[in-house]
Amino acid sequence: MNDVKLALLGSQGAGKSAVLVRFLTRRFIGEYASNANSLYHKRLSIDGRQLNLEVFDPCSQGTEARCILEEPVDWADGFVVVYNISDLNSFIDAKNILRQIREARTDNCKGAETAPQNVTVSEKRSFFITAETVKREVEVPVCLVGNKQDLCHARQVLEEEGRCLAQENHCHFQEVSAAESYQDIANLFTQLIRQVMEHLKYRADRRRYSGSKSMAKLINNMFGKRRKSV
Ligand SMILES: Nc1nc2c(ncn2[C@@H]2O[C@H](COP(=O)(O)OP(=O)(O)OP(=O)(O)O)[C@@H](O)[C@H]2O)c(=O)[nH]1
Repeated sequence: MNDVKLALLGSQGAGKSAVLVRFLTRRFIGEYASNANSLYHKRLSIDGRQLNLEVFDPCSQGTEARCILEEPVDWADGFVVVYNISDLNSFIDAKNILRQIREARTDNCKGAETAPQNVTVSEKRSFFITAETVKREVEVPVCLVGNKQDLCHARQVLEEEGRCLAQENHCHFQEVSAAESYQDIANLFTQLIRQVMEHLKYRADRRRYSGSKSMAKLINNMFGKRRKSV
C-alpha cells in the first residue's frame, strides 16, 4: 500500500480547511477551528491502487512564517498552496510560499546549475544528465489553488495571474470554490496524488538502481575482474 503525504499551505482565511474538508467529505462546512495544526487520514483507491493519504493542515502561514513552513516542507510528498481570489495579499503569500518550497527543496542541489569547465564532451553530457536528475528529484509536486471563485465579483487576482505564477513554479493550477463545488477539488487532489505517486516511484527506482550499481562496484572492487584463463 502506498503512503502519500500532502500539506496544505496558504494564508489565514484563504480556505485551506474548506478545500480539504470538501475533498474528504464532499461537504462545505462554513467555519473551521483555525488555532491548531490538524492531520487528516483517508484510505483511497486511485487507478486501482490502494493508498493511505495523510494531509497536514497547519495553522495559518504568513509571509514571515518560515519556521511553520519548514516542518511540512521536509515531511510532505506534495503540496496544495491555497489563496483567495478576492484577496491580493493571500496571493502574495502564496507566491512567497511557492518560493520557500522551491528554496527548501533545492538547497540540496546547490551548484548543480553550472557545468564544469575543462572537461570532455562526454563528462559534460553526464553532468547535465545528473543535473536533470537532481532537478526531477527536487521538483516536488505542487498544486496552486485559487479558492473562492464564487466571489468573482470581488476578484482581486486574475485567473491569468494565477496561471502565470503556476507556470513560473512548474506546478498545476486550478481555480475552485470550496463553497459551491466538489468536482474541481476532487480532480485537483486526484491529479496531485497521481503525480506524487509517480514522483515517489521515480525516486525509489533511482535509489534501487544506484544501490545495485554501487553493489556491483563493491563486488568488482573486492574481487577484481576475473581474467579468462588461457
Ligand atoms: N465564499 C466562500 N467562502 C469560503 C470558501 N472557502 C472558504 N470560505 C470561508 O472562508 C473562511 C475561511 O475558511 P477556512 O477554510 O477556515 O480558511 P483557512 O485557510 O483554513 O483559515 P485558517 O485555518 O485560519 O488558516 C470561512 O469563513 C469559510 O467559510 C469559498 O469557496 N467561498
